[in-house]
Amino acid sequence: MFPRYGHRDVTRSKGSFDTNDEKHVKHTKLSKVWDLYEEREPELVKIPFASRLNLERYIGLYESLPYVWQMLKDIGSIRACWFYLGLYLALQFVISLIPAVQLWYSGQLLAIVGSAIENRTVDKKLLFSVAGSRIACSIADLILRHFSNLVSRPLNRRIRHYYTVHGFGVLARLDVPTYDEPLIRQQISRAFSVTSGQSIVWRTVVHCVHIGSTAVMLVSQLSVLFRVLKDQQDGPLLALLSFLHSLLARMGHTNHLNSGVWAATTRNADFIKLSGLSKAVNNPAHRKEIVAGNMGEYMHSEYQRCSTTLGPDAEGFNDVLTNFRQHRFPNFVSIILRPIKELPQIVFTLRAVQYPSSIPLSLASLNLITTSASTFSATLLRLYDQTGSISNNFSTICKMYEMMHMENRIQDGTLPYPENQQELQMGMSIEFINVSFKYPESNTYALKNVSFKIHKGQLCVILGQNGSGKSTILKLITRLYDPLEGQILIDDKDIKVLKLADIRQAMAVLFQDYTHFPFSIKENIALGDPSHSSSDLDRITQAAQLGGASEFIERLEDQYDTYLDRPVNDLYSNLPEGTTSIFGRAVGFGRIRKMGGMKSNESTGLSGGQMQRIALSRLFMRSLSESNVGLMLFDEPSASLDPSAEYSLFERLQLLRGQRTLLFSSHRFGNLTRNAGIILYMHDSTIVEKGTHENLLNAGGEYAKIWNLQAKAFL
Ligand SMILES: Nc1ncnc2c1ncn2[C@@H]1O[C@H](COP(=O)(O)OP(=O)(O)OP(=O)(O)O)[C@@H](O)[C@H]1O
Repeated sequence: MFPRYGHRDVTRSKGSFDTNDEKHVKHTKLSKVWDLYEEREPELVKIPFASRLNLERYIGLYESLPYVWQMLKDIGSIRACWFYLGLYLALQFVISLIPAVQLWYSGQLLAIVGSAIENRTVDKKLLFSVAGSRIACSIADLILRHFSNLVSRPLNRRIRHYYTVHGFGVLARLDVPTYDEPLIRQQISRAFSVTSGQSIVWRTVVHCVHIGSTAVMLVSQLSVLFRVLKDQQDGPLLALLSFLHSLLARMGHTNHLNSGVWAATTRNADFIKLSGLSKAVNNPAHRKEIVAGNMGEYMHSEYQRCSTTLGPDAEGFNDVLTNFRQHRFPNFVSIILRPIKELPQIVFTLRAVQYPSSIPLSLASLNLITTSASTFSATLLRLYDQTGSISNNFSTICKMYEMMHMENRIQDGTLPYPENQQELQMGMSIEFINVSFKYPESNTYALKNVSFKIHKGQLCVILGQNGSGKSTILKLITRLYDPLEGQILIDDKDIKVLKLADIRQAMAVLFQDYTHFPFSIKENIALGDPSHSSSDLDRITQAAQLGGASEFIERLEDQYDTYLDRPVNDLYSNLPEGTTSIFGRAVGFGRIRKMGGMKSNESTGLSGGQMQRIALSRLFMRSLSESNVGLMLFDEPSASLDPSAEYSLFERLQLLRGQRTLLFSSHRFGNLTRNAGIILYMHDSTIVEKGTHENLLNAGGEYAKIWNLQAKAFL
């Protein structure tokens, strides 16, 4: 049966361990900077030599098999791969038989030597044909490998394309708490990453095929060797001794980093600072502040200081690990194995002393045995190494399939919303009943015992200081997170029973930390309502007018097709502008840029307010369909807007909203609060005052105090 993915919590299943539990966690200090923690499986701790025998690796391999089988079935379902896959497998099979055929011809040469010793004549015709066949084998090997390489490229591309689309699907559907988990993001990028053009799936396929062909190689070589040597004096004894070494050689090696659960960390303040400085100077987003703030020199001296303190220890984890492994002294088993390697020669010499007449033939067979033993040994080591890396590949494949079916942290509801689409035009009601909430990994309450009700069609304004919990309320209404305690009702129904896609479709939100996507302005606005395509330019311009963005967009060179930040950068040769070429000419790309229609600046310099107007247009895009949206949420919508833009936004909203419920989070007191049906005044994660503007003024609390202060300022 296929494993229970989807129900398994990828991050919590084993993987979370207590770093103080010394029995089950091995701690290694790799360098001044890096600490490595490896989990010892409790079951394996009880088995002697479990780590030496790499049991964990084999158990992991076994557990991954259903996923690998699924992967093979998926690859089998890509019709475009069939031809190439068949050809690739056939070529690999033939290639893996070649060493055995070569060995067979070596045996033939040995027989020729044998008969030459016995009869004192050589069958030249046979000798030439055998030697010719051996050479033909080598050439055939070269040609077949070339074809196999050729075939593997289109196959790799097709498989990569299939899984890249799947990987994108996984990333696109993750919710906020799941995506916020750094471990999950790391696993996704590992599972779907493409290194040197090869996806993990392709690397696994190649590994599997290599393991199969290595096995074919070993079996075919062994059977040929057995047939060749069975009549040779000392042959079986010498073969046994030669192969013994290659069979045992791997026992001395242990893979230091187990394939199970491990984590590496650094607490070295200098290294952390060094990495931060390095990131800061390489990220274009910081350039303006580095230059304007005159930070360059300070950063350089800090970098130098940290770098000097750390010395050669300022290395990434992988380099440190490699270094650590290389410095370990060869272990006892590998020292014992050395003499075994010399045994065949010693045995041969002793036998030669005993039976001098057998020397020439024994010499030839010793040569044959030692050569084939060394190829055999190399093949066997390769097989061993392949099973090592295949166990890592398999576990990544396992994670990849688990992630494809991983459930989001926020569970979906089952009840469609709204029951009647027309009702949405009358707005939505929202009720919080004793809601408390902490962000994942945070110990402090972002909301504490919050209760309020916003009626259908009401205008609600949430006020409060920075960090008082205003945005958190909006995030809970959109179900980006679920409350820790308490209940949220939408139209008197628990938000958790309603279908997530439906409630999100019924709301339009503008977050305080809205972002712009690396698409054209047209697509950025169209995304507000994914159900309407970006080709509906009339709708998009209408939304841009409502958002107050149409005027400046139309002034841009590419208008609605302008990219805010181009996702694909133009590439230039290695000569930076401002330097000189080898002939002393100043390097300039102007002419080339002009011909290629390239721009010297790849991001469009829009102001913060203009960016916000595009975000508002995106929100209006959704609200254009009258019956679609019942609630509009604005988190500090006028933060970057000038007063006139703010005023006209409010006017447009009043016109557009009809009966819809409106919810604003804001710092400003004024037009908005005076018109609000309900004001929630927050302080330190709780609602301290609630009511209309008049109610709160009459109550003479904090709201009244700040209102009066503001009023005085304008007198
Ligand atoms: N992603 C997060 N992870 C952990 N804590 C968070 C996160 N987002 C907000 N908080 C914390 O939750 C509390 C409430 O934050 P929230 O963003 O709701 O405040 P706010 O009233 O909207 O503030 P502002 O007026 O500055 O936007 C703050 O103490 C904040 O530090």
